[in-house]
Amino acid sequence: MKITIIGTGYVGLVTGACLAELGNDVFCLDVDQKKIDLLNSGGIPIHEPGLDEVVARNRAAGRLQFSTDVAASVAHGEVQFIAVGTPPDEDGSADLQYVLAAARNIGKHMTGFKVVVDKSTVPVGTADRVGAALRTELDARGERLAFSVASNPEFLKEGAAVEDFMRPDRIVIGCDSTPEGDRARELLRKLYAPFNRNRERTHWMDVRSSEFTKYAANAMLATRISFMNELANLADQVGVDIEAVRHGIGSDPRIGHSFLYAGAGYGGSCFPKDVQALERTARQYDQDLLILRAVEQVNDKQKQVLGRKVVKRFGEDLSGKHFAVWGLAFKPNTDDMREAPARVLLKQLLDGGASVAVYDPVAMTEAKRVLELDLNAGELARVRFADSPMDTLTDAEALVIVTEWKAFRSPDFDKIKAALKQAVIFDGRNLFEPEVMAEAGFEYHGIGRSILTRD
Ligand SMILES: NC(=O)c1ccc[n+]([C@@H]2O[C@H](COP(=O)([O-])OP(=O)(O)OC[C@H]3O[C@@H](n4cnc5c(N)ncnc54)[C@H](O)[C@@H]3O)[C@@H](O)[C@H]2O)c1
Ligand SMILES: O=c1ccn([C@@H]2O[C@H](COP(=O)(O)OP(=O)(O)O[C@H]3O[C@H](CO)[C@@H](O)[C@H](O)[C@H]3O)[C@@H](O)[C@H]2O)c(=O)[nH]1
Repeated sequence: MKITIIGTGYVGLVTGACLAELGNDVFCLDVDQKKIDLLNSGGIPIHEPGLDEVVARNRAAGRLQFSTDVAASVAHGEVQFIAVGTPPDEDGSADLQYVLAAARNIGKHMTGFKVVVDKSTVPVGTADRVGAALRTELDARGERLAFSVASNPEFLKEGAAVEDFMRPDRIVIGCDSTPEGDRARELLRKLYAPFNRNRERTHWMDVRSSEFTKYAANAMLATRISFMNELANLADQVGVDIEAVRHGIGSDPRIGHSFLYAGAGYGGSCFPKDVQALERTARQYDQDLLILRAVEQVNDKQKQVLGRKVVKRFGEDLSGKHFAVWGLAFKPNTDDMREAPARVLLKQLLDGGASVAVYDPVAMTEAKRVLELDLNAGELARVRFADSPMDTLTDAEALVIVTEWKAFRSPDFDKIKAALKQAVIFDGRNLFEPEVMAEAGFEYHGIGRSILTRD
């Protein structure tokens, strides 16, 4: 099938590459000439395991092309996926300017029936706005061409995007009940048929319910994390191990084990913005989503917990003190620094007067870029970008771990102890066992794990 993907970011590139892998003829459009040039020269703008091979294979097979040519992109696909960004507006609502610009481009150039699929995360009612924007352009051209706007939110996780796309838990598709909507449903049924071979994974619904499902999923996951983080902070005070509690409750199938890890708070491009956007939608209807408001507040506080533990241990005035920081990306297997808890931690340490040496297996370049925005020159001068995890440790009072990269899970503790000024570890992702760390001679501060050393 001929497919166009508008927006070649995380979602657009993964969707385009994976649909090409299934044999479709995919045209990826972006307004960012640099990104398109990079892709056309064989580069990949993001770090995503396995993506480079899928892109290379399908480019070579002629099934995947990248371009900034809007007219050609509209001409190419009967199905046009919109996968552009929907960043938070000043008031927290989703900024739809890129989605609507994409819709207008389709309306300006289409010459026959199109199925427009909103893959971006968009608030309830967006499909109507996309349809209206497209219709306005058609009217301006005096055209009465048929089209349908469907919703097909994306549930992939960064760092596992290709795997998630190729083996989805579920596919959610919302189509309307007009004849055009029926046509859209048939095309999308065909397109997604390979994913439904062993069992039906597609949940068919109306457009608005589909749009809402995406927010409900992210809000539920963010709620679980904030819930556990809040309990972990209490666990720290009452001498309880939150990891034991996680196992204890997770084995109840009604609760399940996933997304119950206490830590340094959730980050990324999705949970923070989507929780906010859902709250914003509710406020437009005079509803206050109390739970989600608390989820957000708890998370903002949680991002400061690691820094607070450091201050509690080493004092408010950290000047002259040096710390080693492992992990900068908002989670492992990505170089994404959006809303990363490490940014809050670094600001806290530097505000206190400390200097830091930081290391991340893949996010160093991206970290340099965002820290130049976050920090002033004086603060930036106190950050050293190290070459390896071990290279961060010299003269450090303590090691602070923010991201649970696999490479950090089995370090040489003797070497760490020898390099650090004091054998102190603050573990924002609960990578290690407090008893094992105590035996190894470390003062260990996890999140909600103060059974041995009460914080
Ligand atoms: N990143 C994720 O893990 C993820 C997962 C599921 C859903 N989503 C949602 O998917 C959407 C896209 O997110 P992303 O992370 O891929 O964003 P991104 O910022 O990585 O990519 C968006 C791309 O769209 C391009 N663009 C903007 N306007 C355009 C236009 N008019 N025409 C063509 N290209 C245009 C930008 O240049 C950029 O390359 C968002 O709504 C997001 O919430 C993201
Ligand atoms: O038990 C957990 C699980 C995750 N996190 C944190 O939560 C954040 C988000 O993690 P994750 O959900 O794995 O990453 P994303 O790539 O942001 O993916 C989420 O957001 C995407 C965009 O909407 C959705 O498509 C995915 O389904 C949804 O998981 C990260 O900071 C994690 O460290 C925790 O603190 N504890």
